[in-house]
Amino acid sequence: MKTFETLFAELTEKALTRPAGSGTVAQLDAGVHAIGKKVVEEAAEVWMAAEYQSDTETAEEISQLLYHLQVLMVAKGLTLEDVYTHL
Ligand SMILES: N=c1c2ncn([C@@H]3O[C@H](COP(=O)(O)OP(=O)(O)OP(=O)(O)O)[C@@H](O)[C@H]3O)c2ncn1[C@@H]1O[C@H](COP(=O)(O)O)[C@@H](O)[C@H]1O
Repeated sequence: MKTFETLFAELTEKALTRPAGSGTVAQLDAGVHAIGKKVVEEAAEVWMAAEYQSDTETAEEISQLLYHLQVLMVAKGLTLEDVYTHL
């Protein structure tokens, strides 16, 4: 099963190799402003799912929020350690 760490390694690799068809590469090319909007959108979807949808749907929205947060981290050049140090 994919974990936060393995997904981050995958996204970091995608940013370096820039494979055709990668949504992550497209997001990175769109820039921090666009990625930030996705983070806010996904956060709102997590909130709505938690209040009105199933646990499965909420978990799926949370996974999408985590993905977009990771894309933002890659865009900013932040490492897992940069974040973990504040946990
Ligand atoms: N985990 C994810 C992931 N979670 C969410 N998303 C993206 O986030 C979007 C969120 O969907 P929404 O429900 O908000 O739908 P939407 O608003 O219609 O989406 P958009 O039109 O804004 O793209 C999805 O369409 C995906 O584009 C993800 N995209 C990729 N991954 C994983 O990231 C890795 C790299 O992916 P690629 O860069 O695409 O190869 C792979 O392991 C993927 O499984």
